Amino acid sequence: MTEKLSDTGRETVLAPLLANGWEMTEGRDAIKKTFKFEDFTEAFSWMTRAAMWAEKWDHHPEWFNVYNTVEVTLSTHDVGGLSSLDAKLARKFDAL
Ligand SMILES: C[C@H](O)[C@H](O)[C@H]1CNC2=NC(N)=NC(=O)C2=N1
Repeated sequence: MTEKLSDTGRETVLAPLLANGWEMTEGRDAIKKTFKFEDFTEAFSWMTRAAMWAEKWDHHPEWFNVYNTVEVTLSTHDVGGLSSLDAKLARKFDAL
């Protein structure tokens, strides 16, 4: 069962992500990051790989793409805020 991240969970799990370009979203319990690529093909290829992981883990990003830029927001809709699944997906997105 997915749960909202606790205060200690936030410190341990979110800190490395916040040090790696992720930011807290204003007015909402979510994290966001803008990924930049060489061109649209690179951006969309990354999105395709990211989508496969999202589907595999049944945890999906909110994202917006224009040309070589992908703005990603992660939050767990089922719990109305951040859970460990968001951190897991964020780490995967950074690694892809
Ligand atoms: C029914 C299905 O498992 C749920 O709706 C999943 C799908 N993907 C999801 N993605 C995200 N980001 N949050 C969720 O709560 C969520 N729930």
